[in-house]
Amino acid sequence: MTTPQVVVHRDKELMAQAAAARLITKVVDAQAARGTASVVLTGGRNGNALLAALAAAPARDAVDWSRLDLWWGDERYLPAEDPERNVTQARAALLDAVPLDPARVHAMPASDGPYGPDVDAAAAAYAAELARAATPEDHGPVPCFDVLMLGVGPDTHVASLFPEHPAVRETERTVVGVHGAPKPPPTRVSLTLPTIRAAREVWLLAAGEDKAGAVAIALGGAGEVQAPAAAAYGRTRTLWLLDRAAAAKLPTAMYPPALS
Ligand SMILES: O=C1O[C@H](COP(=O)(O)O)[C@@H](O)[C@H](O)[C@H]1O
Repeated sequence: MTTPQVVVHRDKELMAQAAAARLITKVVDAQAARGTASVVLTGGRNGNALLAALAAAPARDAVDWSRLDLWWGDERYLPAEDPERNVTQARAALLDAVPLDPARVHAMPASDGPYGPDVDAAAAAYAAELARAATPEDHGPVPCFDVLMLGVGPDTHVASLFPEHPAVRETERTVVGVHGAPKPPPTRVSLTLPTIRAAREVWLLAAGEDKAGAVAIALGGAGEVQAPAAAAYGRTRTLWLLDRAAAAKLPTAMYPPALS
């Protein structure tokens, strides 16, 4: 387990821009080192804001978009073009504006796709896709993603792993179907905690006062079943990217002051 590092930005706009800049650097460095890069995207307000900031950043042209694999941490199990799907929102924010290789855009299945209403079959198919992408160097059933991003919900959920829900207890499967999620829509697909922890770096994003309680609980030593965000960490780095409002209930000793 890597010790969480906390970075607090002045507001959510600056946080999104700084996180986008950080992601560009990370992807460029990974491509220089290994030829390709892999990033797991998150849905939600902060994930989408980061993608929009990335789309607006001139430095986005430093990324070789054709050598980037994109995965998702979770998906709302809805029809393919539904505006509430995380992939639909990511396409609008960034993906339609950059020259990605479509074969490297690994969207999670949709409810009007080959698995129909069977979300567990859809989850198994995504697990198989991850397994095909894993190499011997990954030493496991999923790739060692360069960066895996997670929005933190006001209830401490990450991906579609909700407090006290069966999916958060999963230790064997890499991807699960989620039934009866407390946040709509109730049916979802999610990476599990072991898959999240396979990433080199895990970045947790939270902005706004409605996230302050969740941030304080997760970083205050809560258990993973009660606070899934507390259990999301990367192999080499776990980074919490916050704005001041989301950090408001943290002891200030946990982070250096924001520069601006
Ligand atoms: O439903 C979801 O919510 C979370 C958090 O979203 P936010 O808008 O409260 O930041 C998100 O991380 C997840 O991917 C998404 O499916």
